[in-house]
Amino acid sequence: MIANVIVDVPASSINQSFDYHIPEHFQGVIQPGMRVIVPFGSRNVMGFVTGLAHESSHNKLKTIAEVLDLTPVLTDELLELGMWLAEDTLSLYITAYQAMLPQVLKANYKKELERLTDASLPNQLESLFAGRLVVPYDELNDAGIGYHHVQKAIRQGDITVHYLVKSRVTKKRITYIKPSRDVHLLEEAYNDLSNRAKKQKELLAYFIQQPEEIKLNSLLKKLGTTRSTVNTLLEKQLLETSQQEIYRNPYDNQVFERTEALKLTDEQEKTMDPIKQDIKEERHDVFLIHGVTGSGKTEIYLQAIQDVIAKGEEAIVLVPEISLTPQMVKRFKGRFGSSVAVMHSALSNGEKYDEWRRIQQKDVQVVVGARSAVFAPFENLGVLIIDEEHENSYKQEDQPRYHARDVAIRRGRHHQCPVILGSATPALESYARAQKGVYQLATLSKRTNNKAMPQMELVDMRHELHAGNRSMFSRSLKNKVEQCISRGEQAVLLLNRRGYSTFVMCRECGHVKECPHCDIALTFHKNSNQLKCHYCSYEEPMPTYCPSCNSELIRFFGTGTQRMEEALVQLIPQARILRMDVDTTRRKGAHERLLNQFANKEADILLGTQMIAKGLDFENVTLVGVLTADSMLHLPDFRSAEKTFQLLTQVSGRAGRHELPGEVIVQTYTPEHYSIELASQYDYVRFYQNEMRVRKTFQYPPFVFLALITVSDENHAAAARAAQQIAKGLWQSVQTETVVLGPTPSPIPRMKDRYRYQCMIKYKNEPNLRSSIHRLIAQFDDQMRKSNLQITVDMQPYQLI
Ligand SMILES: Nc1ncnc2c1ncn2[C@@H]1O[C@H](COP(=O)(O)OP(=O)(O)OP(=O)(O)O)[C@@H](O)[C@H]1O
Ligand SMILES: [Zn+2]
Ligand SMILES: [Zn+2]
Repeated sequence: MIANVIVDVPASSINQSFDYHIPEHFQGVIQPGMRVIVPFGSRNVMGFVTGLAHESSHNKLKTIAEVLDLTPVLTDELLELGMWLAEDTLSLYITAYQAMLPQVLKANYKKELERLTDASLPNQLESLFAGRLVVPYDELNDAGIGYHHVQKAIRQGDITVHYLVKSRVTKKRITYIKPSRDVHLLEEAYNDLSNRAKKQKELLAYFIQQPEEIKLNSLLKKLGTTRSTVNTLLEKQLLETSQQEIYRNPYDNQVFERTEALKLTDEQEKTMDPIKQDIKEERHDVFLIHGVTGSGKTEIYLQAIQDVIAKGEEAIVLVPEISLTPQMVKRFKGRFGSSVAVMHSALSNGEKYDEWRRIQQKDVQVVVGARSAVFAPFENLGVLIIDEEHENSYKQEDQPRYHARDVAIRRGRHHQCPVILGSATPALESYARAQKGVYQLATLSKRTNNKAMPQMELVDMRHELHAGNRSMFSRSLKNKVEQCISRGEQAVLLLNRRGYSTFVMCRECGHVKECPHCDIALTFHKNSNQLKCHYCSYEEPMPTYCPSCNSELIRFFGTGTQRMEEALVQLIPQARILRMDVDTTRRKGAHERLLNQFANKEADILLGTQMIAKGLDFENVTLVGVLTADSMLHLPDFRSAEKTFQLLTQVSGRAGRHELPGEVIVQTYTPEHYSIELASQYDYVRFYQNEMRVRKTFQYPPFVFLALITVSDENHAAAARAAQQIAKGLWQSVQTETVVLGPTPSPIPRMKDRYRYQCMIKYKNEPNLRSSIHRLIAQFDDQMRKSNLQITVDMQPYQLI
């Protein structure tokens, strides 16, 4: 027998399946979807078996060396889906397959066999276990036992295979150091130390400045100090250590209160009926539920899933990573209990693998997860659901650059089951498809509690400036926050961070501190007094003098969340504030902890970036403030108006969801912009019409398709030359009404020391575009292997920088 194998050699010249001979002892064992080890060139590599055949057109085939799985990790459907995914996104087959599987299956982890039964096993297996419950997998290879015996025992549930990754990853702990005394005692100790104890003094000085806890490793790196210096101060009991587990499974030992299906409102009922019908009749449609925030979309998802489970089928629910909050998880676990697997990035590799196994072994019927959960290896899907379908996080910004919506629809068609897209602000592309009848549109116009949407007040910040108010808070917002707090209620304040980082500039000469590796200003982080690059993680201390003119007048500018917090403390000193941004949520579990504190009313104000805009549901929040609604409008991104509208609608949905009425204050410099004005009127349909006109005029999606080719190289001339050549090739191969823009330098022309150029293609009908691009890029294969030239293609670009 012959196996067709896609090998793990990431090169486009190798992007095809190769035939291998299946040796005797693997005959009947190897099936499509299993991973194998095969000789390739002079080494052994991993590969996926994609098919079996009786003969090959090649002779002198090499032989499969090893089998990594005894049960296929990819189903036939997923094998086919991966082929399509690779071709659609112009990625390699191997990259597509690996994107569908948990990380653990990419590496070669040690395995072991565990016995699950007391009943006797076939003789060979009995002698392998030899009275033990667990044996290393290697012993199986050495013992020369027929693999089909093992496979059979696995199928019968008598034994199982473990990957030894779990204990190592989940139990990982990190050491933190913090002062164990008050700052003034540290200062005393500092003064008592002799000048020869320079290292100890440095370390103390650091904690006098920043008495917060810090990772031991970061501390050592930052101060260039040694473990023994730290130990000395630990012995003197000036510092102390603590151990923190990087991750604890938040759902462990947690009991979820069971919930029952609610009686649907008329609107919900009308939306639900055709979905139920599809589920019953095994028909595929794509439903777009356009429902205002709080209109009960989630209840519809839950009841659709209920029908699916009752039929013995399975459901996939995608939610944006950021709204995979305990609140969301609770709703699904509350309804379906242990039949739910949860997949999100905070899980360790071992835990992700465990959840994936529960799906593969049919222990669960429902998966709730972020983007990659769309590849869950279910075989009887009854529904696929995408909540907040407009979210950009459904697009993967790395090879394979796929959109989860496309994958979900393809799987829905394969399984002949409905796909439900839900949003209060559908993506323009989706709504346009619904208008054309490609998707079935359902509208939920009312909140289930029949409460009105909160009043949205626009504050023109130009008037504030004229009235002499230079602070980032308008008088109106300040008053409303004060009133809200004095009533014992809570407020959420949002800083639209993009375009608003704190950069450092010299007031004397205007010099801006930039990253030495990227053409982008460094961002000031007050806690650590460091300047950081958000693209490459470069860090340096905040300078005291301008590196260009030596002036002392070098200062940070802009209003990040830290500055917003400081300003707020000055303005409303009595307020208790929680700040949520990338800095305060970096540590695992921090996100949940902050939200819990806010829910427990340990703070009056939650302030933060976009991440607070979504999915949160707090009874006591009656005021939402948006600091600068227009900060996104001026970015070089044709979706900026859409994003602004979405953001304003999402945040306003956070206020007054329960008994108390809510209010929204939106500060802006352009209140007349249609995205802001129509958001304040909750008028999605008019926004849609207006924005469609704009897109038509300037020829952007959904009126055309885009493709983005980015070329980068450490050598500036090489990057420019390759981009030029690609643009020229494109012009020659596309049809006359297709537009090729570029090559132009990318909006960030240099990143991580690489110069970047781009070509954008705008097209309506270009059936051969993928193969043309493929051919063009193939010309650079050699160069890419030999130099550091990189070319990436995005057939559905969202990040235009
Ligand atoms: N038929 C119903 N009867 C009574 N209450 C309902 C009904 N459907 C939903 N609810 C309740 O209304 C509230 C809002 O519903 P849900 O969270 O499902 O709306 P949503 O559209 O998903 O909101 P968002 O887009 O803001 O996440 C929830 O507290 C939910 O329990
Ligand atoms: Zn950088
Ligand atoms: Zn200067």
